[in-house]
Amino acid sequence: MSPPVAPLVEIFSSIQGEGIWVGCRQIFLRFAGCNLACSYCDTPRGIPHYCRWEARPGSREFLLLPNPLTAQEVALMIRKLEPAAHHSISLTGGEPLLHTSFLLELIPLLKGTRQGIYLETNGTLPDSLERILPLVDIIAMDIKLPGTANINPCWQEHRAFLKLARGKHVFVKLVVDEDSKPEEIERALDLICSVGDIPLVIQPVTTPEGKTRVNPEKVITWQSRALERLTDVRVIPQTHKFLGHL
Ligand SMILES: C[S@@+](CC[C@H](N)C(=O)[O-])C[C@H]1O[C@@H](n2cnc3c(N)ncnc32)[C@H](O)[C@@H]1O
Ligand SMILES: Nc1nc2[nH]cc(C(=O)O)c2c(=O)[nH]1
Ligand code: SF4
Ligand SMILES: [Mg+2]
Repeated sequence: MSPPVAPLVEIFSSIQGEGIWVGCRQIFLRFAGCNLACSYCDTPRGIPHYCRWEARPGSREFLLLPNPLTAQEVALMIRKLEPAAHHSISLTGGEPLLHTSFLLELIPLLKGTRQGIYLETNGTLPDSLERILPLVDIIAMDIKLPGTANINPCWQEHRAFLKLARGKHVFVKLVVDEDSKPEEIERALDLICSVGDIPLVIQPVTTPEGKTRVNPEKVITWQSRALERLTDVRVIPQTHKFLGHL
């Protein structure tokens, strides 16, 4: 039987630009494909807008699709990026949990980072998470606001997902915009609080140029409301966009 392969878009060493581990040095594995189509997405189907189909100097190596790679090939490429000098390996996309058979094969080969495996996910595939849960260390999960992302509500999937994830180092990201609905933010807070006192990052929609559109007064109000119910609530835009798409 041939080994599982996965369509990877890019493998690169960079600075984590989002969430509670912002600023940490990570190796990023970006998988192609996604089960959602968020209106604000800067990486639709896993293809970043800056992606050019040729390798370019520096730490990034763009991999031509559709030549999917085996786990052994990916592990070899990661070893060349010195995992020991990195906080963790971020599995991102697109939606990495669309590739769980490949991840089951790959993750045991990815040794050597300081804090292990960081899963960046849209929090809508609890069954897939369950398959790889013992292999991941940190989970950055989105709770998608239907009106902001312009997608169908995923509240049930998010709840099941967060209940599974709460045994790990997990935090929730809530991407907000100028027109985010307070009732949807309340619904997200209800969901988080029903599972536990889980760290929350409010992440304004950020343009490729690193600009945000949301009214700061609104963000302050949303954070204050969240702080009435949760201990750790931070507002962090995508910082890597200020740094020039690292
Ligand atoms: C590209 S997604 C990949 C992982 C997974 N599909 C998800 O949505 O969590 C990584 C993170 O970038 C966020 N994101 C994507 N486009 C964004 C934008 N324009 N502004 C702010 N956050 C964005 C997502 O919400 C998610 O937290
Ligand atoms: N520097 C940097 N930080 C990130 N944090 C989450 C990212 C993602 O696209 O998953 C990302 C990314 O694409 N680049
Ligand atoms: S789930 Fe993530 S990768 Fe997929 S469209 Fe939404 S933000 Fe983009
Ligand atoms: Mg990104």
